[in-house]
Amino acid sequence: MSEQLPLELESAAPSAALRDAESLLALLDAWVERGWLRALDRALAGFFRELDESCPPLALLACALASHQLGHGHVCLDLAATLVSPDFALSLPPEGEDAARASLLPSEILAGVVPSQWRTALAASRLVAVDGLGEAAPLVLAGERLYLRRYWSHERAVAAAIGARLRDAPALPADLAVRLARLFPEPPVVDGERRTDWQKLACALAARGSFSLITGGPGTGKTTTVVRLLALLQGPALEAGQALRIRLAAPTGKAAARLTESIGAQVASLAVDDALRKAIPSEVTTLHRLLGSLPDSRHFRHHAGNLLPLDVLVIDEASMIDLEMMACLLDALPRHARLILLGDKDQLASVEAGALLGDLCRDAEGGFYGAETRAWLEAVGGEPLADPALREGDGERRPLAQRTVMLRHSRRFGGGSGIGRLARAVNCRDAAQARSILAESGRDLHVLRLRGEADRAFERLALDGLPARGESRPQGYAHYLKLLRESRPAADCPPDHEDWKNWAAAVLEAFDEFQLLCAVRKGPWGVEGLNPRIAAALHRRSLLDGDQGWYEGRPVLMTRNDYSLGLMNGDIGIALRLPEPPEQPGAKPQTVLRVVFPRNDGSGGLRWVLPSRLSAVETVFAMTVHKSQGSEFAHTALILPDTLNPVLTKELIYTGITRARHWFSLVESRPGVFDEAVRRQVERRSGLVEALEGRPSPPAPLP
Ligand SMILES: Nc1ncnc2c1ncn2[C@@H]1O[C@H](COP(=O)(O)OP(=O)(O)OP(=O)(O)O)[C@@H](O)[C@H]1O
Repeated sequence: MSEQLPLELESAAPSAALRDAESLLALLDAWVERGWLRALDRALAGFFRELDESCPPLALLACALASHQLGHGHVCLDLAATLVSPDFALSLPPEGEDAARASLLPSEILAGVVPSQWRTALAASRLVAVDGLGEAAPLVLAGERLYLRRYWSHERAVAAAIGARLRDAPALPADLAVRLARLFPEPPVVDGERRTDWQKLACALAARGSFSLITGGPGTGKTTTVVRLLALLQGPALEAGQALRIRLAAPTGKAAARLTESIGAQVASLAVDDALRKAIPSEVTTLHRLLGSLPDSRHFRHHAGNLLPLDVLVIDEASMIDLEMMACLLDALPRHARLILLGDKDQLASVEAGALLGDLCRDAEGGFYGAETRAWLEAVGGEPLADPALREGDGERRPLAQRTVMLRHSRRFGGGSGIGRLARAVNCRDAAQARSILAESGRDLHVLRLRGEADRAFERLALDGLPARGESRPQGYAHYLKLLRESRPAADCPPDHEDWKNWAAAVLEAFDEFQLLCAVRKGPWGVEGLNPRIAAALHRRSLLDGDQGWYEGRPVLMTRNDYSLGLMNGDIGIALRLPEPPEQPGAKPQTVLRVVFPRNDGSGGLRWVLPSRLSAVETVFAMTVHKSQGSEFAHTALILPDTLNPVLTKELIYTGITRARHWFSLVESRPGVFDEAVRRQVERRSGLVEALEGRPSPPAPLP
């Protein structure tokens, strides 16, 4: 990697901050003060200095940066990638700060440092285990990746558990091809052309092993596939009198609720006999509930010593699973159980460290099936694999690819859908194509270019949505607030009357008609600036009684799990004024503000919570794209900031666009930011695939 750095940099004098440990710690203090590093990252370097007084400054810096990277979702610090482009790799300066005016940038501090020098400095400290040797060392250097030991151990454990499952070959029914043909009677036809039935092949591959991956964009039929897969697995088990214990899970409550609904509908319409239909569950739980969260602990009730009682586990929205959660899950999974991960590999990864699905699906696009896999798929599928996207693979070298299927045809966003075409162009980083699709501004796309911060067109979009298109209308926030007022039950309606529940459920449903998504938190175009702005605009329009503190109609997002209230991080509730039973008979009825949340357990029920009991909530007129994962809204507006910053990547834009069910609006505060963001790709650094398949990670991404 040192060849990539210009020679004059290699011989440059080291930055003054790297001269000794004191100077380095002073630099870290300065970074903490500016909000560039967390106090935790600095404290770790200070602690390591105490443990090893001779620890070289470059090693202390690496330690603080490895911790900093965890906060940005990377399980390790990749030395080589960091040296190629330090500020981009470390996402510094953070959003909202102008890089041009910043000083003491990582690129300045690390100028002249080469990977071999950094590795040597790390290897010189007894706090670093090189390639895992040295059990007690708190840091592990594996090739050019530096880990805090816990994350290295998680990565190893996940690779070992998946690796073992990839070698499994469970018994298959002799008539597998017939059963598959029964479940998939019609081959897909797109634009009059017959296509490979990837849903059928996904079922076949998933049945063939005890670990499988099914990836695909929105509406490509993942849920449909999994329901038929469960029928394929459960059918022979029932016939043998040994029904499988099947569990379905998703990372968030909202995703679990959405899936419970769509799986329920799919199971109901499945063309199988009643006994089999009844043996396929449709309730989707959250991963935390499945594993049994323990309050105030990162541990779970289920683990290697208390395994999950199940035979098949399906996890949807798997792009949101982080490394630690996956390690816990695999630890608690009985060895015989099948694990099927479903999700969209192109979406943003979890906020926590690790990008499991993206890492594991690295080969999904090209297929890379070995000759044996291909021949088997053709035999059970009953037709040759003719998809031009497929590339030749070697089953021995790419075992993961032999268990991965990518669903390629979106039934929701067909060829004519602007949202679908825009999402595909963004996914390919084709900014020019994306721009021309937006310019066509079809029925489902809209672009709003703002003229400065005060442009009222923004409020009009956020409050009123867009003019009606055909029979329906892309709404804004005025819609749910009008419904709140207009369909409120009469004041004398008894507090325990069903009408209150129905009204609250309708308000929650109407709120889902529109969501404003932001790329960033800070600044005028981030959630922190836009939430008060929208609340004030709604207040001015008399749609809200207030815009400070708690007021009726305030939508809030849970920012932490609260097990005592049964609410999970990401749940959305709305404050409503409700009647209270009078304290004494005949007394005047009182009203009280309560926050109503959907139960998110598939029951359609509601939870009512007093605002005073909610300690970790924020207003959610504007929501970050990260938080929106697993949710969909009829009309979604994505607003981009006026300066480029490290979070603006094609993954973020793609995730924002694909939250829209029917209409997508792009709000641009400055031209060009969208196009630049589409060209940039985030790649999380990890050694998972290398640990699994002995293949090196792809080259470091360039900004
Ligand atoms: N093989 C099929 N034949 C007919 N219709 C199908 C088939 N597969 C999927 N569909 C329909 O296409 C739509 C999208 O399918 P599905 O919900 O399974 O996709 P998904 O990938 O799970 O979507 P999401 O992105 O919302 O999770 C549904 O209306 C479903 O009924």
